[in-house]
Amino acid sequence: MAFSSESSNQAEWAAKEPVLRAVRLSHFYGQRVGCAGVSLDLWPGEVLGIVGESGSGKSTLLRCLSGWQEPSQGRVQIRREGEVLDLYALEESVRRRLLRTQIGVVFQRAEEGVRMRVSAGGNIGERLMAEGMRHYGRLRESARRWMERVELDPARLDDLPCTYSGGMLQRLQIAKNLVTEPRLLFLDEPTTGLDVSVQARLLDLLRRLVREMNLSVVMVTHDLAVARVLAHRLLVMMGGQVVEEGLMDRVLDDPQHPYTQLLVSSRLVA
Ligand SMILES: Nc1ncnc2c1ncn2[C@@H]1O[C@H](COP(=O)(O)OP(=O)(O)OP(=O)(O)O)[C@@H](O)[C@H]1O
Repeated sequence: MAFSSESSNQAEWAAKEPVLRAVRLSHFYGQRVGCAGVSLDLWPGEVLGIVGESGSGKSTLLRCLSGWQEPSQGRVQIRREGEVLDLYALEESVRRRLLRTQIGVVFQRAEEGVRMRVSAGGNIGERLMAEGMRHYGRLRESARRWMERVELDPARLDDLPCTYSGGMLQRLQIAKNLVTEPRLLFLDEPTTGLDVSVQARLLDLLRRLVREMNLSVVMVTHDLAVARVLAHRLLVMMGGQVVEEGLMDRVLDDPQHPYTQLLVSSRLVA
């Protein structure tokens, strides 16, 4: 299967300007394959869904793409203000700063993304402080505004996240990541384990924020129905590799790979 990025050169990219590009990305855990030879482009305002069964390499790929896991091979480039940055060639301190301000990651397990012993407002304010904001009143005001934006009660600004429900924690993670207005957001199974109605409302919120903020998003999920709500384009993974890629409607209407066919037919039966 031909993925656009391999054949593209730098000049072509400059003309089209994807926000994120991965080139032949592989990660190995000893002998075990996490992901292998994945190349992709992510375009401004696009939501790219990554689906596949458990162990197919979705989370490994997302961690490599988002700067959290240095890949064994390949490279990840992001575009920022007309400049192309090679994520893993950056100085560690620069990359960390980028992760704290311009790249958002929402994890399935909120404990990975939220500091449970810091108030909700403190969690939201952290990234603003990383950007240099020091004024207590302004930090609080921004946190309050973002609580409202993700439909959390601002009266709970000073509460510890451990008093929040699962759905509220995901909203808090979203606010915490988006407060610095990044262009790139990574979602790792953001609604898994939540009640169906909570899941639906969270997906609605994400869809609205993606549109309002023109976010470019990579979302990993094992659930095709979840991907369908948000994603414009789909990558299907199996055994660490991308086995199919295409626009959401095309993949659903005309799946090519046997695994995708199984995935689509089981979704229709469910
Ligand atoms: N920290 C790790 N150490 C060793 N092997 C790992 C580690 N993390 C993942 N793997 C292995 O890498 C492969 C891909 O795992 P990964 O978690 O990326 O898949 P996944 O599609 O996200 O699965 P799931 O949906 O269950 O999270 C699997 O074989 C897994 O066992």
